[in-house]
Amino acid sequence: MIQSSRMSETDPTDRVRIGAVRYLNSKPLIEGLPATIPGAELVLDVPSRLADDLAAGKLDVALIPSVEAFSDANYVAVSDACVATRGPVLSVKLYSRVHPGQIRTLALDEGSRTSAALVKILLEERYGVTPQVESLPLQATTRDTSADAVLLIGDRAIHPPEESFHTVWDLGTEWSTWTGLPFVFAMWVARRDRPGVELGKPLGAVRDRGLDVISDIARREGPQLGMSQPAALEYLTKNLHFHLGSAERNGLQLFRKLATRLGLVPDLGHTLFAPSPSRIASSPVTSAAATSH
Ligand SMILES: C=C(O[C@@H]1C=C(C(=O)O)C=C[C@H]1O)C(=O)O
Repeated sequence: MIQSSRMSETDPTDRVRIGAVRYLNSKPLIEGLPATIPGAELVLDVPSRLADDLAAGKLDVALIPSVEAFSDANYVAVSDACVATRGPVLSVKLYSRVHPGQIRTLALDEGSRTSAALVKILLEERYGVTPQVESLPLQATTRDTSADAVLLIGDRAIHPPEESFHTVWDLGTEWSTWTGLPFVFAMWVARRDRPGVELGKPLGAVRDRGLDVISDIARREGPQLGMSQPAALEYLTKNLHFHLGSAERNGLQLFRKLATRLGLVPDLGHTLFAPSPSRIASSPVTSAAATSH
């Protein structure tokens, strides 16, 4: 298996090209992938670029921001492995210099798509606020922007900035207390008619193996991010979970409905989950089937 941080624009081989998020939150989903899917090329990147590379056909299957799965009628969720939370997520934070109802300008982490949509939904639905947005580059800090509020995701969002803020939101907490549902940040997506669509089972097996060795992952990865092994383990086992079940589908369904209503995603109405019981066991999620809250 070949691992690279960015893939070449034109890959002449026919290896299956798998893209995964490079943050700590996704390590359990790729641990042991080389042994389970030999011959695959694994590309690690930030979520927004994975979405763009899957859309451009540079990847066959990728762990993309969940909101991106709504944007192409050919996309299908291939596995019940995902990155989700039922409460505080720790690594998706809104740092606001003003009361949320007064946010006029919002800097969005360049690596994010899902959380960028989620924060817009929370501000619009709860405060009637539609801020002007700007992109916060990957290497930038909150001090590099004068925006009223700043969204950070991933490894760099785990440690609080040195600045103090009027309000700090953990977006996992905000979503779950507002809706009572889990939130799915990322999931494995492929095109219905492409080879990656067959990888659901192996990707689920990779996740199961990752969960078996999750304390080893925390020990190996935590210190590289300035986290103790217990802190990294708590993040991976208490803040996050990695199974997309019926409650997660309900959370996705509501997220899709809200994002569609705000015009953040097109109203394609495609079924995200293939009916195959070997992949995902219960009923499909479509925007037509979405229930209101
Ligand atoms: C929990 C997280 O979920 C991530 C957030 C994403 C987004 O906002 O688009 C996409 C993929 C996930 O890796 C995180 O990055 O901290």
